[in-house]
Amino acid sequence: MLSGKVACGEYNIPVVDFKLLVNGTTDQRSQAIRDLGRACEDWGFFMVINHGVPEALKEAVMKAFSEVLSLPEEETAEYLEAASMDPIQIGTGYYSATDEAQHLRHYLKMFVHPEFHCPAKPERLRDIAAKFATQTRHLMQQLAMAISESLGLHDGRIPQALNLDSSIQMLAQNHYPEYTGTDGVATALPPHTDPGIFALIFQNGVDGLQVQHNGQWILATPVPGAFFVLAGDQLEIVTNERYRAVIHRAVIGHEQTRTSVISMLAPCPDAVIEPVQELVAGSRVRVGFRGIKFRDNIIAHQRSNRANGQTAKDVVRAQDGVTAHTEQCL
Ligand SMILES: O=C(O)CCC(=O)C(=O)O
Ligand SMILES: [Fe+2]
Repeated sequence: MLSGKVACGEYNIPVVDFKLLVNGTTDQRSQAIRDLGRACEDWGFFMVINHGVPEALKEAVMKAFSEVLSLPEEETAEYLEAASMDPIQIGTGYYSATDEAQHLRHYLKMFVHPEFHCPAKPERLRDIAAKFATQTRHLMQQLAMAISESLGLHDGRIPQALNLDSSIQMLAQNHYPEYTGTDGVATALPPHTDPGIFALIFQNGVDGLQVQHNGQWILATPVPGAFFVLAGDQLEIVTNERYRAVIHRAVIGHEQTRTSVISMLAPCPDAVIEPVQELVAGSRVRVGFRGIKFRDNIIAHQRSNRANGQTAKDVVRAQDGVTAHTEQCL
């Protein structure tokens, strides 16, 4: 069952024009940087257009991933029941095998950077996934530089604080089967924030991603060709909560299957990510993280796997004791 009011059309999801961000005139660039900053501050979510990743490549990735998910079980047995940091994973539900919503999502995840992992079949997948990984990684790296600028920092500051040179990248595909329950719509992925830095998402033309904004659930409908960009926990930590990780969920309904493809960037598991000093100095509050290893954030993420509105950050805070780390910096 679905909870929470959903608003559509009432809010305009922010759009960032990547072409203007990198190649615009000085005025256009400044405006695009401002748009980016506002989107990260108000939503933690936006669409990026004119990003340069060809439609044909996106379609090819989605198709090849779908083929992996339709292979007979004996051909993918080694990827089933994999642990969260295993290089290739196929599974159902959110994370846990006892998840009530198990039948509502079928997923493939693969780590593609710094080492590239990929199922052997279909053969063409390796090439397609490698190209898609490189292009989307480049896009996210440039977004991280622009984010530095939007915060008034020099353009390498946020990438440096996130250890972006040693970052890990994961590609994933979610397949949501059609939902035939009598209540019409169901939550296939419970509310959560992503544990990484950013995720780029595109879908097969069927909506179902909802983001929380001003306490309301907003159904995300893309402008043609756009990627959704979701800010994750690490961006929130490094910016001392100036920019927010977006709480989101996936719903299914309307008797249509939905497929989404994700490219996600995260710090290397042993990097300790903490707020950038320049952003702590001028701020009233230092966020509730002393600096947390990304590996520990992933573990917290898995513990937040119930549809209870709890995010990985809440779990980390609960473990550490909220008051111990939420310091007033007056
Ligand atoms: O399928 C979607 O649109 C969202 C997927 C998602 O949030 C995730 O895999 O973390
Ligand atoms: Fe997510």
